[in-house]
Amino acid sequence: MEIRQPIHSAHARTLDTQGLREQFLVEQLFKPDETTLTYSQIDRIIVGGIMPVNQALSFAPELGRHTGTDFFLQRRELGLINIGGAARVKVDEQSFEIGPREALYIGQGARALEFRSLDPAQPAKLYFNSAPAHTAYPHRKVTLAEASPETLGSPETSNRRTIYKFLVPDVLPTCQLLMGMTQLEPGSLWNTMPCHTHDRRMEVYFYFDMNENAVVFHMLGEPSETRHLVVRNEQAVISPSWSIHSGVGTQAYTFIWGMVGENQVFKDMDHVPMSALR
Ligand SMILES: O=C(O)C(=O)C[C@H](O)C(=O)CO
Ligand SMILES: [Zn+2]
Repeated sequence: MEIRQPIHSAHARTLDTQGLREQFLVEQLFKPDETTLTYSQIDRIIVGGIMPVNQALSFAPELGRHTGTDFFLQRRELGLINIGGAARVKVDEQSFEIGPREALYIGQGARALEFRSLDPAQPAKLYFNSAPAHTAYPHRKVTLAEASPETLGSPETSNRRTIYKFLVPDVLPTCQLLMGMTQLEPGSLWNTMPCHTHDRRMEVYFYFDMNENAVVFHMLGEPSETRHLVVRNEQAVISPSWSIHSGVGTQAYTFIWGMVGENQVFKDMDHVPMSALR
């Protein structure tokens, strides 16, 4: 498991391209028949990918070394969204079939986890976020139809997109984790512009649905000190509370956002006037 320390905005301002990438970019989430994990000390979110192909995967008991617990979810909750082929996920004695673009919430205390692909020719790709949790809410699958969609933006401003909110209080209870997926319409390139910060929550964006030559220029930094990262397919960006998080692609793309922190109010954002951007 890779550990990332928190970063102060004054330090981030001084970084060059490589330094910014080392702090904020998670370059490889999916490896066949492996589980990847990146532990950010910002609100202690863990970001990762599970890609079972020819074998079932689970969380190794050694992970307890990093969490200081007997098993991975002893004091954590986990949300995943499947961006690959159909998966079977066993959570203790319960079993869930998670199709493409479906989500699963796994509550605190789940011990035995098993992830497998239904068809190795179309492997599942389970992108997940995990956060510290204080109580055990029920495990639950959430379909795209249940994910309270909200369409916003316009073709004129090149930001027409639909936000699917999978793990939010209107859909199900979680301790702190919020997760959803934003899909841009063909021809739209911008997400989250006008942009915002949220001093009370951190956020991670995971970009996908991109071909190998496509990139997203992801904007980060304080509104008055913006920087960018060149992000490719299936890469994630960690966004501290003080940072904007917005992107423009060379073509349409989809991304999964996950947030943890002080509250679960999706609209609790500090909106940045366009005139304040530098
Ligand atoms: O396209 C968007 O706008 C988003 O998806 C915004 C994210 O959901 C977000 O940043 C929530 O705080
Ligand atoms: Zn945000």
